[in-house]
Amino acid sequence: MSVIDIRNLTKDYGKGRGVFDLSLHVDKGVCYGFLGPNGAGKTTTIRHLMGFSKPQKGEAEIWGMNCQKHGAELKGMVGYLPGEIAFPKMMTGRRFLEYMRRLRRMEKIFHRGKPVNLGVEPEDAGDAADYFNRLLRMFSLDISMRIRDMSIGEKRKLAVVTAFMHDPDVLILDEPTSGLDPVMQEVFIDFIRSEKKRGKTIFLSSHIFQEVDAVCDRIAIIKDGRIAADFGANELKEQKQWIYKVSFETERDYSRFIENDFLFTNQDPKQMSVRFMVDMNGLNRMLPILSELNVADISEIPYTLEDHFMKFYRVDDEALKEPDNDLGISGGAL
Ligand SMILES: Nc1ncnc2c1ncn2[C@@H]1O[C@H](COP(=O)(O)OP(=O)(O)OP(=O)(O)O)[C@@H](O)[C@H]1O
Repeated sequence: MSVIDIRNLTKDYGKGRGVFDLSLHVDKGVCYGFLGPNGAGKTTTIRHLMGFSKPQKGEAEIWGMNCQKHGAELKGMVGYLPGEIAFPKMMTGRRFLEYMRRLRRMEKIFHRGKPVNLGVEPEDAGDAADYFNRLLRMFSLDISMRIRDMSIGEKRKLAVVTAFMHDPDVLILDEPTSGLDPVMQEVFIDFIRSEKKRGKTIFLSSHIFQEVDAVCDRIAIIKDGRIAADFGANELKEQKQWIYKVSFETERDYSRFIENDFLFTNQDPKQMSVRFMVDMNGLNRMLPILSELNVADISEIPYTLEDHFMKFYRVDDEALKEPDNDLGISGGAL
């Protein structure tokens, strides 16, 4: 059963910016990764799902409800983690969460008709309060602090708790781990895994390969506002694709090899080495070429989500370049 449905969504901001004829669906219980670099259209898509933007064409639906028409209802039912959040700075974390609870008319966090004191664990607090207090403990969040005094990471953790506090069945998360330190990123990933086991449907935009790889069942690659690929995480493992790293004895051998039409992800003239991607055809082409050259070293590298992504984003794409990384990707992120 499809929980999230986007059909032919178009929002054209001009100069090729926006999203164009974008369609996708997310089945119940699936964690769907929406992967793309800065400016690809991730937030624009999410803003339509949250009913903040009106499409020029097409529609977005959650549980069959139009996200525009039923925006107010859906906002109370869905857990939304925005990429950026403007907090009321003078409030404490606790007051902000109370405010959000009222805004969502969150009955779940009430117990026996009385509101549960957020952040405190009364003996008979019930499941909803347990869940909420577990969130605070898990993310080591001190909600007695004023938001003004919180670090970037603490504000981000507050945003995470805000998205999850009402234990919603559907979560829309825009680059959820940005601003979290590596330990908290791990905590978050473990938490998403446990939420998946509880049957939640999760739409997660990201530019971090490891994060998407670790939790997503289905992955879409978004490029210039369009879906470039939409595949199951298992399908990726079954891809008949290989990555080779080859270094040559001489500059002449190196130069002769790079004249060939392979999908190079790195060319290093100093080291006289290359990294490239081949399918079965490419593999058959590669072997006789290499046999004519003086190869110093050859190794096969596992084909990853990052490599799959690079098939859709050219390696010479300026937007993806970083000087210190052979794929133009720093720390596994776009
Ligand atoms: N309100 C707007 N008016 C004009 N252009 C916009 C508007 N909102 C977004 N854009 C443009 O649309 C494109 C897609 O933006 P979007 O925020 O969806 O990208 P993104 O994939 O979320 O990027 P990031 O990873 O940087 O958050 C960008 O080029 C952006 O400048």
